[in-house]
Amino acid sequence: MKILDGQLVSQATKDELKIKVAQLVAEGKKVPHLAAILVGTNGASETYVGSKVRTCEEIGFRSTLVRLEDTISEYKLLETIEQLNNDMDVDGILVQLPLPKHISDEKVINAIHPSKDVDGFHPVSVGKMVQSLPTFIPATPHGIMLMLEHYKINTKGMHAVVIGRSNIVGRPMSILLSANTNPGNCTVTICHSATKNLKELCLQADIIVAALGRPEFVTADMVKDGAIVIDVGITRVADATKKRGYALKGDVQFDTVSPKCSWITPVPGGVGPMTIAALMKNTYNACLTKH
Ligand SMILES: Nc1nc(=O)c2c([nH]1)NC[C@@H]1CN(c3ccc(C(=O)N[C@@H](CCC(=O)O)C(=O)O)cc3)C=[N+]21
Repeated sequence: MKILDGQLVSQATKDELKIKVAQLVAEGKKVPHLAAILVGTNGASETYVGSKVRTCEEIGFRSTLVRLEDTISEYKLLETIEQLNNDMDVDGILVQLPLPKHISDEKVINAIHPSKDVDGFHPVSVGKMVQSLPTFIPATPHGIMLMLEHYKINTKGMHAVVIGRSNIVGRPMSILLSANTNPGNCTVTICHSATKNLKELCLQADIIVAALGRPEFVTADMVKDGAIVIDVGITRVADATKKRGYALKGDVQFDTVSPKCSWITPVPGGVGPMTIAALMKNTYNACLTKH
């Protein structure tokens, strides 16, 4: 069993970007600028946005964090996005999800100009991704592809089973893995809450991507010997023995599953850090395309 080390690959990706930013500076060019909007005070969202902003600083990007009260009107949020759309210095705009219930995710995502849609959630970006055209790829699936690429894992012809059909992970992951690329070229099965024979399908998988958000859902009896297991889950589970009062649990029962795998991602230190690295890559590309 070998570990797909998200911390390590993320660091390598950030180091590359750091050098590229230094080159931009040396040429007197503008550095990439990410604007993140955080609505409310969800603990996990605070952590993620905080580490996105910190990463920007680390590699020499500009960043702007816009904090809004969770009582903010949808209209005000849309107005804030419009201002960032029109701000020539801002290259990428990210609205951290989830949003409060009175705000429509769809309206917010649609309001971001596709040229600044570094999350890749806008319908224009999604449409291009489906057609394998150059575009912003959502950060989590993008990060997973970067990790497979880094370890030179040849996925051609493999059967990939993706558990979860969300717009931000499962669905785009299934599209990327089935594309005529390397990594890619997989035969993909996408599973969800209405799937009847999930265990049988998982047992046929050369690659399992667990992205359903249920801690330790994937157990050893569901995994074929030699499979590659990618764990996208990251749930905070109360644990008094931990400093922060919670432990992070993936969607995979790591201790029992890992001995069967050829490769597996840990939680934390797997997909999470790669998500951030991929977002930084998207932001760099947004800047290059525009200037
Ligand atoms: N508009 C938007 N874009 C996103 O990309 C987005 C989002 N909304 N909403 C929530 C999810 C989740 N997400 C993560 C980012 C970093 C870690 C990460 O760094 N995880 C660390 C641990 C972090 C911790 O200690 O909690 C790790 O796995 O090692 C995890 C998850 C981005 N998301």
